[in-house]
Amino acid sequence: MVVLEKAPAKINLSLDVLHKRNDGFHEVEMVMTTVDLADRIELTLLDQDKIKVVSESRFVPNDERNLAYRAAKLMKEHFQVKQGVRIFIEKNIPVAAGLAGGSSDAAAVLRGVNKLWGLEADIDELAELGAEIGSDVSFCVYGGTALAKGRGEKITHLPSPPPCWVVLAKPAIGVSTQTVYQKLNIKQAEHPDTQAMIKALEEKDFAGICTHVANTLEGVTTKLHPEVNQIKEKMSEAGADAVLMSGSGPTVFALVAQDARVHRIYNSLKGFCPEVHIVRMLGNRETTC
Ligand SMILES: C[C@@](CO)(OP(=O)(O)O)[C@H](O)COP(=O)(O)OP(=O)(O)OC[C@H]1O[C@@H](n2ccc(N)nc2=O)[C@H](O)[C@@H]1O
Ligand SMILES: Nc1ncnc2c1ncn2[C@@H]1O[C@H](COP(=O)(O)OP(=O)(O)O)[C@@H](O)[C@H]1O
Repeated sequence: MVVLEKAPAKINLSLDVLHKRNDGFHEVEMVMTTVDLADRIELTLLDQDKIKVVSESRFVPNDERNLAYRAAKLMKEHFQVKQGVRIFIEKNIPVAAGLAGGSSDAAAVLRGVNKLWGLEADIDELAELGAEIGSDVSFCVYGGTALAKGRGEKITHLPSPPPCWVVLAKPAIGVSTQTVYQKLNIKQAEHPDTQAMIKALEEKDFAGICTHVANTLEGVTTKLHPEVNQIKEKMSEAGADAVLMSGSGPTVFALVAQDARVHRIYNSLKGFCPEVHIVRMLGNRETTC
């Protein structure tokens, strides 16, 4: 038996960091949405009691360090499953990019082995389990558009943004999420108006969404990697309606309403940036799972 799952990337339309907690994590408020750049996960039933990860990407580990492996192991232990699984990952999402590629792979494995092993856990239970793997996994289990609170695992679903183009550009650098959080000075950083972003989504107000994109972590990463600001400037000059770094970076996204401008933005970055993608917002949960 084979189960196929799509694992889409996310972007953070807004990301606020409220305070550092006693457990070392930070309390956040993030408005997140999925885009149609996705890894493809193929799960094959194994009779032997083992988990095997296969990927042609040289950027992801193929052992227990892989978040997809950890998702299968968690499900196996939680539901005392005796069968195994072969996990093939077709990696299309840039790695360590602020796009939650690893978290989305893990979420796809949670959904997929639930079907493969006939476990019948509901989606909320999968999202709760996902939080044990990483802060972004619960959101990725659902996909769509949501407000994520706590350390990222408390999910409230939101209306999808109006359809638009998203240009993603990742410079040739990797960013450690842990380092970015460690270097953050919460008092001095920029803080988004999360409620205004939610209102703009509820009113399907594209201009309002563009006005309120903001990311508290952006200043930390741009200080470490000035390329991020250069990409933002290029996107703005080429006519983007809004530009922001996603998550802890270094990927920058542009929101663009007009078809004619999308290729202008793409062309302004191609050659400057090794990875540039033109994608659409997915927005709705039904289209991601
Ligand atoms: C910044 C965000 C925004 O969506 O995404 P990415 O840039 O990674 O995509 C997330 O908060 C990242 O989520 P995720 O990548 O799952 O983080 P985790 O593995 O749980 O944590 C990695 C490290 O980041 C720090 N961390 C993470 C989440 C949080 N709320 N507070 C933190 O301080 C901790 O130091 C932790 O050890
Ligand atoms: N399936 C996976 N896909 C991508 N990265 C993975 C995966 N499993 C583990 N990792 C590790 O997780 C780290 C973060 O990867 P990723 O989820 O792509 O980035 P981000 O957290 O910035 O969105 C990388 O250093 C990578 O080695």
